[in-house]
Amino acid sequence: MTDIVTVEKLVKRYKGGFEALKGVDLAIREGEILALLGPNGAGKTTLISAICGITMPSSGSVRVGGKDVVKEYRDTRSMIGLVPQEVNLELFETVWNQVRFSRGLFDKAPDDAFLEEMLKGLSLWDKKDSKTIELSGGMKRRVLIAKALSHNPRILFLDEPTAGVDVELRRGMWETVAELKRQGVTIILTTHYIEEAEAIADRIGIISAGKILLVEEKDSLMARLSQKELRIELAEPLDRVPEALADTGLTLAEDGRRLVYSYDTAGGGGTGITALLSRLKEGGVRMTDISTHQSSLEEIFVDLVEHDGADRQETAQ
Ligand SMILES: Nc1ncnc2c1ncn2[C@@H]1O[C@H](COP(=O)(O)OP(=O)(O)OP(=O)(O)O)[C@@H](O)[C@H]1O
Repeated sequence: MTDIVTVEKLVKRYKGGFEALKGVDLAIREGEILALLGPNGAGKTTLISAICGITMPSSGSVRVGGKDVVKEYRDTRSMIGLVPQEVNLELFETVWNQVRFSRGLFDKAPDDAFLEEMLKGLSLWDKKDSKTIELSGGMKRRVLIAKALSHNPRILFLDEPTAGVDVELRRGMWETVAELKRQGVTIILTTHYIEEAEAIADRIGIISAGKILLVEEKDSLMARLSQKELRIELAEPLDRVPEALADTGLTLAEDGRRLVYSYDTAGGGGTGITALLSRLKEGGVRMTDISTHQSSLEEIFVDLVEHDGADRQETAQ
């Protein structure tokens, strides 16, 4: 798969010296849906703005479709559609006029047949003569997408597409995004909702304090999440895992009061729990409680962001 966007060593320092991006490297693959997850102030909007050529990088480079976003701004910008967070529509203008006008902003010749197809794809065709003010919230969001797609870009950025939107509308939005992907559009979305990234992304990127902490295939991230732990609380503490149980992969917690057994829930095979419990009984290991634990994407996220924060504090000292 070819990369459609390449970000290298990107640094963005705002006036006053604040570094919002601290040397970001990122390759976005043509045709994928990439979800960028990150806490408030992580640098998501700054990164998107730099790729769209709205924010000047302090150093580093960004290439879109092989072209430089600073030197070849007009070419790169016309390959990109940007859906902002806020609904910034002309309330008394019709849907049709708005998308036609947006296309004109990119110096593209009028193409009503293309716009008709695009509006049909977004289920907005029957609303083309309605004024924005007459539309529902979900329709308004789709008009924002229609405006961003009016010049037929290859890449679409969606900044928090479902912030403050109800569950039904959110699902509708996910279907729209999936349909755009089928049409070959590369999609990058920022989100605070981990379940949104889980639902629609091919890859998930995590950004915190101006750094990309991870970019990984969603499926492999999810496979990591199918790992579960069985935690066995012991009646009497142990110094080490008993010799007879060494082959089980059990580990002993630091205080010696808990044995931990990791197993995989994916694939439908046995977990080995029943056999393990009878061997513990045979080995005379007495337990007071057992529980299971599964890490979530949320935990991985919090863990990564917190570790990064701790590392930063250490370096600052
Ligand atoms: N024009 C600016 N001047 C100075 N600092 C800025 C400017 N724009 C953003 N910042 C700072 O850069 C950091 C990153 O901001 P950015 O908007 O990129 O974060 P974000 O990840 O999009 O956050 P959110 O999820 O809240 O939208 C923040 O600390 C912000 O205060």
